[in-house]
Amino acid sequence: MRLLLIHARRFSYEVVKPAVEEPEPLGEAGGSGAFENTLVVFTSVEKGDDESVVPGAVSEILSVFNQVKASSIVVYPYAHLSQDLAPPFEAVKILGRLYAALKEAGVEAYKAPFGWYKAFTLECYGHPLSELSRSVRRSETGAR
Ligand SMILES: Nc1ncnc2c1ncn2[C@@H]1O[C@H](CO)[C@@H](NC(=O)[C@@H](N)CO)[C@H]1O
Repeated sequence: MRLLLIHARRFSYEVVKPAVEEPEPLGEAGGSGAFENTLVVFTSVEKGDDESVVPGAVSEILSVFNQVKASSIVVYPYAHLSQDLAPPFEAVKILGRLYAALKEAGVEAYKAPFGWYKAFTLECYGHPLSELSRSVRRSETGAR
């Protein structure tokens, strides 16, 4: 799993059109979102990733979230951080688990809809910790 973490003064997105056969239903967010002082986590799920990547990803994300003192997290499905992507049916499951685990950790978390081309506006704070990337590997034992 590849993560690009951007601490944003402002971040907003809006769906444009479906990018896969069965894009995630838009739900109550209605295909758009706008956030301030948020940690945007652009996330690519890679081939071979399983749910055992989730605890490591949560730990990395919360560490940055607490250091930059963001007020929320946006999990943003993003198919552009790896040449070795997991297929959509696997990726959407793991992204859902990541989002659920962040909410279970008690932080204000949101998720952009999976499987859509989206327009977004991003205003990065530009401080030393405002642009970070992480790579998380599944655990060999598959332990959660
Ligand atoms: N392995 C994967 N990891 C993360 N996201 C993935 C994925 N496979 C498919 N997606 C989702 O489907 C859209 C088209 O690839 C993706 N859309 C995007 O990446 C938009 N930023 C537009 O490019 C994404 O929502």
